[in-house]
Amino acid sequence: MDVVANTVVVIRTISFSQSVDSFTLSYVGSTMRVAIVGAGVIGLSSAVCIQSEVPGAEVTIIAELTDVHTTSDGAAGFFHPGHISADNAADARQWLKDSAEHFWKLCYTEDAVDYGIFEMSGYAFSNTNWDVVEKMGHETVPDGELGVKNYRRLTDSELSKFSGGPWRCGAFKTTLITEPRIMMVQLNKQFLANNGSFLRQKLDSLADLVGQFDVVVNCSGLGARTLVGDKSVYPIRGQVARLNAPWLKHFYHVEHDIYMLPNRDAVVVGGCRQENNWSTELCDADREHFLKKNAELFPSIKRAPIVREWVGLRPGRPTVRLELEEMQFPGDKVLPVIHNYGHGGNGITLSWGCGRHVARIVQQLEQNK
Ligand SMILES: Cc1cc2nc3c(=O)[nH]c(=O)nc-3n(C[C@H](O)[C@H](O)[C@H](O)COP(=O)(O)OP(=O)(O)OC[C@H]3O[C@@H](n4cnc5c(N)ncnc54)[C@H](O)[C@@H]3O)c2cc1C
Repeated sequence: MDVVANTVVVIRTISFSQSVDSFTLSYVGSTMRVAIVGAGVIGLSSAVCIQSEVPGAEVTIIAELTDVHTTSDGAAGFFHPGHISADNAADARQWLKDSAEHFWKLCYTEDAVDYGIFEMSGYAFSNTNWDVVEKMGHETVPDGELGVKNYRRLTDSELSKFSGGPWRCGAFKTTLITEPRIMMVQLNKQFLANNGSFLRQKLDSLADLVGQFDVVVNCSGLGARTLVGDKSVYPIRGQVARLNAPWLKHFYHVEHDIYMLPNRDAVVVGGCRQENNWSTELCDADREHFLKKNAELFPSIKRAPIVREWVGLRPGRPTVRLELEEMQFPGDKVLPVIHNYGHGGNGITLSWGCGRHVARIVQQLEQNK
């Protein structure tokens, strides 16, 4: 990890699978003051998980952008773990399991409506090979752990009936949509109801928080590139169009980021995955490409009007960073920072599992006091 602005020294870093027993935390009074940097789905989930598992903590979210201005807000919310690096595969598997357990449980409660969670069945296709299809949210961890249901390969005869092909491989399955635009409103409400507070502010450095907070949780997404100088964080540009196509009742997901994912009020049609592209402008050529590709597969979407368009930059990183780091600032001031960023195209999917792990670290730090 880079040293930031020559003034910060990283004393030690503890990855999640290691114990945090050796960390002692000291703070004045009986209340642990926790700052969460970032109000995307990762920051909000971490905040609510901490409030639930460390009830005495006083939690403040500090963020430059909130609500509809975050990347999280525009995502489709497909419960779809893809591109999970093997480097922290054990941790990632646990995050996925915890997220799956939480979301599936919520899905069958009355509150599912408030969280924008619902079951969704549909198709995954590939023209390459079975590996591609099976990695499309299914085989990364066994489907039993992810709660994926009804998974079966489509026969050649079934495949031949879908247009846009010929398709070499395809599968049918049932998974979840966790629609972030709805879920984040609910997480916000939950956070405020638990006495959380918000501070709208852009931080130039975590040093600004020294002395004001006992623990910082860094959920700054792509912002981590400048905030903590992590140059392995990079943008992965995505563009989507939301279509009014209430007749489309299944998801369709094709390799190379072509998809149609029904949300509550619109179908999210995408997309693209452009690494190191910082542009947040809509691109006509991208739209034309993904609408054409999707219409080949499901021609009636040609009749569906576009109700909204959006570009988002996924916070790419070779692996998600979820670890505790002890940072030292001038004046021998030490700040424990739990990093939770770099979720790429899986942030909604991983949000709750990562939030729970952050909360467990905070809980351990409190116990070590
Ligand atoms: C087109 C598209 C479709 C997607 N679809 C899915 C999907 O179906 N399923 C899925 O799981 N994922 C999906 N994703 C990925 C998902 O959107 C991201 O992984 C997720 O939103 C990352 O959340 P985050 O909270 O880390 O980042 P963000 O939502 O970007 O939030 C970052 C927060 O940090 C704050 N911040 C940053 N720097 C600073 C600073 N210096 N000071 C103060 N505040 C700061 C920001 O203001 C913001 O509040 C999609 C992404 C795109 C672009």
